[in-house]
Amino acid sequence: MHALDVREGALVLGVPDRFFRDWVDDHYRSLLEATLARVGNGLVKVAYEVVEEPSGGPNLLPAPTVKENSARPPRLNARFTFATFVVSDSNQLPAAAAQAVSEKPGHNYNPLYIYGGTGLGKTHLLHAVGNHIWEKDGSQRVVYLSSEQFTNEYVESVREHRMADFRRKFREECDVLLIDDIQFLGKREETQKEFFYTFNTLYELNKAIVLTSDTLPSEIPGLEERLRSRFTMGLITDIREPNYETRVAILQKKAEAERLTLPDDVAHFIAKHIQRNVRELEGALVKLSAIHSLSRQPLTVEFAANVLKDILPANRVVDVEAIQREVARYYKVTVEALKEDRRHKALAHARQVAMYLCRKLTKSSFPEIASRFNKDHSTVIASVRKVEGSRETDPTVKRELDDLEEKLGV
Ligand SMILES: Nc1ncnc2c1ncn2[C@@H]1O[C@H](COP(=O)(O)OP(=O)(O)OP(=O)(O)O)[C@@H](O)[C@H]1O
Repeated sequence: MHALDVREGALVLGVPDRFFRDWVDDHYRSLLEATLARVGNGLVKVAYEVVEEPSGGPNLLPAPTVKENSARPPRLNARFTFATFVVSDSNQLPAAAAQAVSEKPGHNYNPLYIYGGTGLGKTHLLHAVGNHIWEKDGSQRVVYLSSEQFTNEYVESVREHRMADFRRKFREECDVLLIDDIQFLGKREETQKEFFYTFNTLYELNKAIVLTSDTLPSEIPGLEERLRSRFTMGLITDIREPNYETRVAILQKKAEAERLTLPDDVAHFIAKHIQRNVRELEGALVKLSAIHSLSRQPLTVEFAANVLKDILPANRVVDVEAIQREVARYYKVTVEALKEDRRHKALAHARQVAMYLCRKLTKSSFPEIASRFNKDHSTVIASVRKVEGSRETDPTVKRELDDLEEKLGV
């Protein structure tokens, strides 16, 4: 649904057809109105208007090719498909591998193990595999769940003496097993045992297994050796932070799906300021889109800066502390070490860079900076000059400074 208009005190929602309208009205009217009462600036009612889907336009409803009698497997989100996933250098390999698995489940890369930081698209790819397989062949039994849900189901089955059902579900009635956040299995000894047998059974039957995690199998604390080695039998691939162009592309794709006309300069503005996490990028867009359609203010960079001021990292003030924190993280040293008197070469370089950035990006004077690094002000002046010079002549230093400034959002 999309917010279309405000008429006679009601928020008008665009819906694709009458059936959809009735269903939403039956199930969600009270939730919608309660929410409006909280955030709707005086609006309390909802109204609906049926709007035609433009042909070939984005379709956020379950794919129409799906046979009516075969329901989408539980927990699979229809929005997370390969079509809505933006592929770039940072995720090209996991995306290609996931696609290969969904073309020939159980034969290509079994198991496929995708790991990486938070909000970078691991869950999205996992759902995309499940959706693709099921849309192609509704008879494929796709089981998707997180390792915590697997643990809970296991514990419940033991408690209720239903282990036979549990084993049937995961070993006999499963063609594709998709497990999110497998790292949580590390802490569960009993569940690991059960998972080990599940894994072996499915593997021997050539059933596809795809796992996601925040880290490599070798770095999951408490994971049994035999599982660790099994996780490495197929393909292990990581998903990294998206670069600038990818962030812009993701924003444009999401905006298109929301039928939001997102001006290029606004997309660039958001991509410049939100760098680490696609989930945050999406959150920013949703917020912008909601306030834009409710307030009807034009979508400009100023509007975006204002609406997003609380969540844009750039608007966290760039002060000496923020610079010390970011520089320490970048060079993998501690903030304390930056302020100490140690002359270790790598540390000295990090310290000089931090002083340079403090001088360039804050209003602090040389003596003020000196006191924050426990140095005298002539040392700060010399450091700043040195880094200024290296920025001109040494491409490595230039790249480091560019990276750091980007991370600080300037
Ligand atoms: N390359 C991409 N293209 C389109 N959307 C993406 C992409 N990467 C991530 N997203 C979106 O970002 C959001 C977060 O992604 P997802 O939930 O898959 O992250 P995750 O890696 O599983 O994170 P976590 O480890 O925190 O669970 C989702 O809405 C997803 O659709």
